[in-house]
Amino acid sequence: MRVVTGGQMRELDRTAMEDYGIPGLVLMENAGLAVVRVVQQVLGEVAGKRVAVFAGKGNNGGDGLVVARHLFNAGAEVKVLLLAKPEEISGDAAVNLAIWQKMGQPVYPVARGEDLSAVRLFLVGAHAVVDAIFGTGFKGAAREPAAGVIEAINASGKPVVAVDIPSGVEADTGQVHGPCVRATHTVTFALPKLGLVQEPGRSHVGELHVADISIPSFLLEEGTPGRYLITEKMVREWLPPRPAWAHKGSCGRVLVVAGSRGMTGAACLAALGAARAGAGLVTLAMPAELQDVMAVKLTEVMTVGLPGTREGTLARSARSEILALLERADVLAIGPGLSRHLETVALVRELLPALRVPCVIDADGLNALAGDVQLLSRISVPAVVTPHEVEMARLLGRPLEEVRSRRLAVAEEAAANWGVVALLKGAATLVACPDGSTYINPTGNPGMATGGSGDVLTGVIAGLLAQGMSAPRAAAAGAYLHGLAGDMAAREKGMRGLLAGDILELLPSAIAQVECNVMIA
Ligand SMILES: NC(=O)C1=CN([C@@H]2O[C@H](COP(=O)(O)OP(=O)(O)OC[C@H]3O[C@@H](n4cnc5c(N)ncnc54)[C@H](O)[C@@H]3O)[C@@H](O)[C@H]2O)[C@@H](O)CC1
Ligand SMILES: [K+]
Repeated sequence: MRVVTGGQMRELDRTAMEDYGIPGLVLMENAGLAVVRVVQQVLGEVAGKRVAVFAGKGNNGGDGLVVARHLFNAGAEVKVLLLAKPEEISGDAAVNLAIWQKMGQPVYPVARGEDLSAVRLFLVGAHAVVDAIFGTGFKGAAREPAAGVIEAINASGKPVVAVDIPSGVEADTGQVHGPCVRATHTVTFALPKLGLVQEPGRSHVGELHVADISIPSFLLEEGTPGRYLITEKMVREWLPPRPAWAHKGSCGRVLVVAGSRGMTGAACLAALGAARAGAGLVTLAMPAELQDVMAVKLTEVMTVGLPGTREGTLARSARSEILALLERADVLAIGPGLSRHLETVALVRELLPALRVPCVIDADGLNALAGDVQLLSRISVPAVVTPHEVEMARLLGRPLEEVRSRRLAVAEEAAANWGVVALLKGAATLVACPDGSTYINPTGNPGMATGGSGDVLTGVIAGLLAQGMSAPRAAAAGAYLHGLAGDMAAREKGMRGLLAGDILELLPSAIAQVECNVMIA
């Protein structure tokens, strides 16, 4: 599903109105009605229920006045609290304010510096709150009186249905610079806004509903390459069918180059991630001294010992053997647990430009490139890099804070500059592609912030690549399935004690859920 900025949404609204003649009031009416449906879901029968509608001075407030009217007509007891003087309201919002007033209904203006005890009293008696204070026109931090009102709404503990976007979230970035409504439900119009699917905005959204407001559907699909929220349906369509005649050789062969003394687990998890994602054959290549241990740990994965350093890491001289092994592989996954040994760094740097199969580069594979990241643009095959924020900052030689606060821009620049798929891990993992498309992952939970979780992801992406998926789709589907498996694991075991091995265990169930268990083409 496409995700847009506030500016792109305004442009879509404008096109619907000017080029297709759909009146703004119709869009606003549809928006309000969509919110009413969710309020009805929350409250059940609305007749006799008390609803507090907080309306700002822009069109978001106009939507709120539509909501108020329909809830009133359905028998609810509605209080409209206006965070502006009535004469400040203009355009379609003013039309809806006038209708409300002609219906004999009062508005309660809330002015700056006003004692908010009356507002708190309304909230105590309310069954639900509608937040129509700010929408896509909001920037920065909420000023008074909105700031105090937002805090009062959050303190009320009542169900809050946010109109378009929780007030206080910036639509384009998801940044929250001051008080911000914590909604239980958000009804966004036509398409999700970027701020709703990125942190910290995402944590304020509650259950997200995307509502049709009668903008012509084909306008919503345009604009490729664009930004997309990864959905289960997308992943289902992307996963290659497994025909009845499939055999292990036809399902893709992955070579995982990983591990060093003391870091055998990372290598195992990556190899098993590839196997669990459905690769037909997985081979793990590591320093020879580790092979016996690995062979005991791994049953379904083949192991190969390579020349090692005295410190138990891969030696530079392993290059030719790895290239020979790659003659019989469809994909390379490199990096987990390799260490930052200088010889191993040299091996990675010399290997990458020689690759002839698609690759996934993670962890120490990426650390090896710090200081020489342009090496990535010399890779002539499709490549996926999977840094977390610290690794991304190291690769770019930029402050971590910058990566954190500009995740989307950083990932998109990296993909464009390096010509690889840049998957930036973290809450709402981003998959930025060299063609300018970006996929945003909705699955996953904080329990997955545990050692080895990223190694599993590397393996999953490699496993999907090996089955013939393109690099962008393998990375996006990999992030989605990995997160879904993590969500399933968290449901079983809770978040705190979740281990990477639990994600591995639930990957088959996650894939089966997405495929609706339809495995045979
Ligand atoms: N035709 C359209 O454009 C449609 C717009 N719709 C609604 O309209 C909304 C966008 O409307 P607007 O562009 O009027 O914007 P908003 O309704 O988001 O209002 C922004 C108002 O808040 C003020 N503001 C911005 N930052 C502030 C801050 N930090 N502190 C205090 N005040 C601040 C602005 O000066 C402006 O008056 C959408 O989110 C959606 O809810 C829908 O009705 C559908 C149709
Ligand atoms: K809002």
